[in-house]
Amino acid sequence: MGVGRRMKKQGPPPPLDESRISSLMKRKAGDFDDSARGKKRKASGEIKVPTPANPAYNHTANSGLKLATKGKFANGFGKAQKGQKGGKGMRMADAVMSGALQDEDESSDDDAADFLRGNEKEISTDDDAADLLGGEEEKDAGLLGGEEDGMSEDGKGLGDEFLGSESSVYDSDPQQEKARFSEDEDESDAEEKLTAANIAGLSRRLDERQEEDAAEAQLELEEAALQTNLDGDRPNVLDDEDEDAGPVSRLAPDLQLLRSRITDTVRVLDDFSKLSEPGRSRAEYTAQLIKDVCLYYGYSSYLAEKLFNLFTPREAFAFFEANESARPVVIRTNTIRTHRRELAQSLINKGVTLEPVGKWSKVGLQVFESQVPLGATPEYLAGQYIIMAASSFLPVMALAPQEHERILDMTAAPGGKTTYIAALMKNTGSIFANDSNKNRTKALIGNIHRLGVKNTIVCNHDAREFPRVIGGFDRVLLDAPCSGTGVIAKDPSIKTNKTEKDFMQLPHLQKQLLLCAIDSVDHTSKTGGYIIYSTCSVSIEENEQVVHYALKKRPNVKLVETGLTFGVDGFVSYMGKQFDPKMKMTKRFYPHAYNVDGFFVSKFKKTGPSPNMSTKEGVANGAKNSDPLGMVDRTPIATDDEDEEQAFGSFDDSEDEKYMEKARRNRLRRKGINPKAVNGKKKADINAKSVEKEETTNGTTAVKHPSKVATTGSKGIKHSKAKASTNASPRVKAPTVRAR
Ligand SMILES: C[S@@+](CC[C@H](N)C(=O)[O-])C[C@H]1O[C@@H](n2cnc3c(N)ncnc32)[C@H](O)[C@@H]1O
Repeated sequence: MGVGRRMKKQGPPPPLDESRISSLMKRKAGDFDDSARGKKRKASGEIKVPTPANPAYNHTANSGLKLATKGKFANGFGKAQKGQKGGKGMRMADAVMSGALQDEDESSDDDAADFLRGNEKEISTDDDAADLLGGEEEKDAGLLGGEEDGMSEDGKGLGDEFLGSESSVYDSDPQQEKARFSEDEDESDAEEKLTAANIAGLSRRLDERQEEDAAEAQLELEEAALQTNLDGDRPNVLDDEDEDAGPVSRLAPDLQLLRSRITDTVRVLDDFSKLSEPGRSRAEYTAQLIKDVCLYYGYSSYLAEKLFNLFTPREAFAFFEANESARPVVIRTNTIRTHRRELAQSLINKGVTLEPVGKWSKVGLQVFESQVPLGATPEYLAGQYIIMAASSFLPVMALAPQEHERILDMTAAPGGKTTYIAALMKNTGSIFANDSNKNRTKALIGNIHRLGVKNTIVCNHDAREFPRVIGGFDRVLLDAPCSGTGVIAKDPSIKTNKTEKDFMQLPHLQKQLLLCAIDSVDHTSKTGGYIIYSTCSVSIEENEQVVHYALKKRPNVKLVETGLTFGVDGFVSYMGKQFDPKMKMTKRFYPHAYNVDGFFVSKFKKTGPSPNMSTKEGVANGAKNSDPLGMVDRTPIATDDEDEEQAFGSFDDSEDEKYMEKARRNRLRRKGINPKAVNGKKKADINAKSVEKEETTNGTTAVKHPSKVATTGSKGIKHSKAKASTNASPRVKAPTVRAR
């Protein structure tokens, strides 16, 4: 691809281009396990019937349906409309086989052929995508860890399955395809030779068949119109109360009907006064729609409703749809090792089709097609790039690290963002890359080495121990553990496994982490004083509500512009709850809007010192570092507005304490420590500390415990783990102090 083409594509931030990647990546979420079977199905002509118990198969049906709504082939029977063959009997298996031949026979540019080709591509995508991304071993070693953002709170990598499956299961031998298609053909037709004697008879037969096909197509169109209410009447989408009818009442839901009811309900909600049935409320339609969404896409009703409430019905539908297809494959050029132009050129030489992701990034390349696995090229092994979701660039771009600064990446593994920060700092200054999951720090270390990062120290603490571990940073990135509702396309299990409890526990952890992030920043930093809080979730509880909480608890920070050139503004109000008016400076990214993973990015500037650490260790490591002049922090700390929090209904301090305590006990058990013994010790410590406290006014006490993990960067720096970590509550208690 020439430069000219690349220049043309650049402009205002467009959504990442999926059109050319469809043959590689476009496939239904939930098909992961089914990908190889998809290929086998193709080979054998077998077709799986969708059942509610097996939603994976539903997606195959969805594919056809999705195309159907695009206009040309209502209900997926386009070929019949074209009067060629098929009719209602035209099924996926036929489509696949026919599609295979059409691919071979480039001469046809007929719409039906496009449709069929499209279907075949959808079926083949997983394998292709796996090929594109590379081998299993590296996946295990975490070397493909650029897919970091599908990281949910339990430390489970969401990117793993995205990075490949049994890529060699299907050999798409075109000869076989042709042979198989021949079996499908009418043999008598194929064998009968055209002669002067039989030409009239053959031509008559052909005419008759065309008439039959046309009649069949007409019938189908009529049926389709009935099903989709295309005539513009008020759609009858609500179940009659006493009637056990509708797509959902059957054992196996009729996906086609279900989908048309979803689109109809969206249409009604869009223009309620005109299209709703008399006497029916908006709430009834909404309830019906959410019910249908759960059934069709496989969400729990809890999550479907939560996500639905973020958008207008039409946008919600687009969001749910976008979650059914994978985002484009993107790589980030590692500018420590190479330049984007050089990297692009060498990959193009290896048969990779790529383009810059857009004007908004100078280092991203979107990969459309590749003859080689991207996780195993010499360029990859030489650390010239990392496979990384486009949205993962954004928090780092907002952080805007400067050369020679001191930066903390609080939750860093597997290191897509850490290594990007290092590249932007040109390997100068220092980065503390922390993660509480020791296993994941191995992938982090792997990436750091592969990408030639030399300014980073890896540590393994619960990030809530900062700034007691060390503080005084110019900038802090908190890419928080989250529910992953922005990356459902990567991990469809999120549709059902996130519960109300998650949306209470996670925000609690995120709030604690954010306060620690703020307290770890040096507000007097000449170049920085910034904190980035980001998640790959779209829920309000994990984003605006966390930011709102931090603003209340730390009046010494304010929201500032992220500097990102696109994204939707954060919510300033939501369901009656008012947030800080500056919340619009935070940015939301949606799969349906930009074809990137769902993401949230906010940026704070620290304007004054954080509260004094109440522990001796805190003073020694945190307050001392963040306040080089040794000043005692006098920032007034707001108290919890219980009522306000309750009104929003998701943060109950006392209830959270229970979970916190349980988590603390589990953490200790995992470390092989008996929580009861620690509790006993804790009591003794508290007594000892109260004596100590009276003795110590200016904490200079040395830290007693050695670091748990201290992988050194170029400078071989070792850091200590504060004793307080196991003994004290991880929560940074913020005492109310008065302004000076
Ligand atoms: C979204 S992922 C981070 C991805 C990473 N920033 C990247 O770009 O590669 C969240 C990470 O937080 C870590 N984590 C979860 N709870 C933590 C805690 N209390 N302290 C430190 N790290 C934590 C998880 O192990 C996980 O690696």
